[in-house]
Amino acid sequence: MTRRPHRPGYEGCYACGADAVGGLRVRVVGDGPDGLVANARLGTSHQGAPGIAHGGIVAAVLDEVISLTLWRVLDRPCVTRRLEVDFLAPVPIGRDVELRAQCTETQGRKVRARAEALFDGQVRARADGLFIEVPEHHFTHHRG
Ligand SMILES: CC(C)(COP(=O)(O)OP(=O)(O)OC[C@H]1O[C@@H](n2cnc3c(N)ncnc32)[C@H](O)[C@@H]1OP(=O)(O)O)[C@@H](O)C(=O)NCCC(=O)NCCSC(=O)Cc1ccccc1
Repeated sequence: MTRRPHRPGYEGCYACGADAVGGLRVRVVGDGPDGLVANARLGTSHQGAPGIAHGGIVAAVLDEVISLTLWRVLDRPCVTRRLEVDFLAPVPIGRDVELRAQCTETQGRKVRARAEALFDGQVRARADGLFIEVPEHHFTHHRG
């Protein structure tokens, strides 16, 4: 079967792929009618300060769990156009961080979604995203 490029399964993906050196290894652990639950365990190469994940990395895991959710809920190829992140408290490295995402609205090609990163039951960061549906060739015509 031909792999559809917007779907999870690209092992080179920095956020979810098994082959990405130093990657974030976001993995889905549960799903519901309109969202997903995932985990990530960040490491020393993801720090911004001792023991604390860099904010850009936190944004990346939130972006990824939304992307995985849109695949699961909509099965439409969508990419991130805008991502707004609130960093509420530090996200530690070396421990599992829980990620939750939901698709909140679809309007034509525009899809809105939100995600949270939780540790010790506390929301440490949250994101609101605008994603845009694209044709499948979006994922193939930029190959170097
Ligand atoms: C394709 C597109 C996203 C959109 O371009 P076009 O097709 O030319 O579309 P256009 O610019 O016309 O906008 C469409 C509609 O949206 C509206 N609107 C726009 N902005 C705003 C706003 N701020 N606020 C509100 N609305 C806004 C705009 O008015 C329009 O509305 P209308 O329809 O008139 O009512 C292009 O900008 C692009 O390629 N960006 C790079 C994407 C990229 O690389 N992302 C990162 C990698 S992906 C990733 O990491 C996750 C992932 C991983 C693995 C697998 C999958 C996912």
